[in-house]
Amino acid sequence: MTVTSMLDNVLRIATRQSPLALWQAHYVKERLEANHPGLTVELVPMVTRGDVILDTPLAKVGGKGLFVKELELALLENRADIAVHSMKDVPVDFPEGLGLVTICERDDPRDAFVSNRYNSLDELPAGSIVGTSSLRRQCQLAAQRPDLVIRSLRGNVGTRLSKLDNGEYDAIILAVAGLKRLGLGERVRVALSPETSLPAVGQGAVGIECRLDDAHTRALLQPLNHAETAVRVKAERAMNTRLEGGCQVPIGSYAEWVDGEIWLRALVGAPDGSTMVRGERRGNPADAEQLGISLAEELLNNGARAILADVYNGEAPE
Ligand SMILES: NCc1[nH]cc(CCC(=O)O)c1CC(=O)O
Repeated sequence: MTVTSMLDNVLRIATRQSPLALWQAHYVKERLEANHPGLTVELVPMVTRGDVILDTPLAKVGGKGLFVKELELALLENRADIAVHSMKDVPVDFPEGLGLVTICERDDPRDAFVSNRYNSLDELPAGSIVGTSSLRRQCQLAAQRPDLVIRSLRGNVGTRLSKLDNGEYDAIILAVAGLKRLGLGERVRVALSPETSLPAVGQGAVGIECRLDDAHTRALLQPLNHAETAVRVKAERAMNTRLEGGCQVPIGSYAEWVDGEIWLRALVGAPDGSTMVRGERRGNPADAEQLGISLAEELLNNGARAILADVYNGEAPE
């Protein structure tokens, strides 16, 4: 076998080293190897800036793509062929030459209520301490339960659970999908409905990024793409992109596929839950992107522009 043909049979995945990132990379590796007998998939573990700055609330750290930049550099420098991401963490823009080419079938998109003492949000007594560092979760919680005390909670899923178990919080909110992937599904006391906690853009879906001119890799990835998930996430991301929403703003954007239609719901709120704008659209899946854009424009006109202006100090989108 020549060197070239050997290299053709190896595909390298750039991945973060958190247990969740490694699970997702292994999942993609297994699916690729199952679809392509003879292909060997290797993991290329790396550290991102987001992994280093773990005690600052994410919204304060700023900078989009904290968890993906180093992975993208590895793709551009041909040290890896693909990067596997939680779609929730993937920024709107890609570096020249890279793109998201595959979105795998979505797992449970909901947020999870996790507690050792209480079975639901409703059971939490006034003054209970709830941990989350997501402004989206904070905003929705505070709007429904202004009597709760919401405290920042960072770190990977295991760290967050141990802070709950230490008694630092009465309850915490995490993604159901992350817990399930780590074999911790039994920690979910209740999965919160989209009415209670509208999920984040792309939550529960795994996406794959690669060099756009790498036709060989793109062909290998093709069978992993899940068309329905891809359309749902496209609508959610179009909404978010039109809002120019970074992680400093509480934004929820969630699309379902109902009776052959896309049903997209979205919200923009103030971090303290004092104001919230909601909207929804139903339409043809072929128009997913347009649905997202027009819903974003409706939200902007209904008060989201003012909320965003507050957060960004006047630099809100038109
Ligand atoms: N922000 C971290 C992150 N990115 C993706 C997931 C969960 C898995 C997913 O949504 O695909 C999590 C953990 C969490 O929010 O609890």
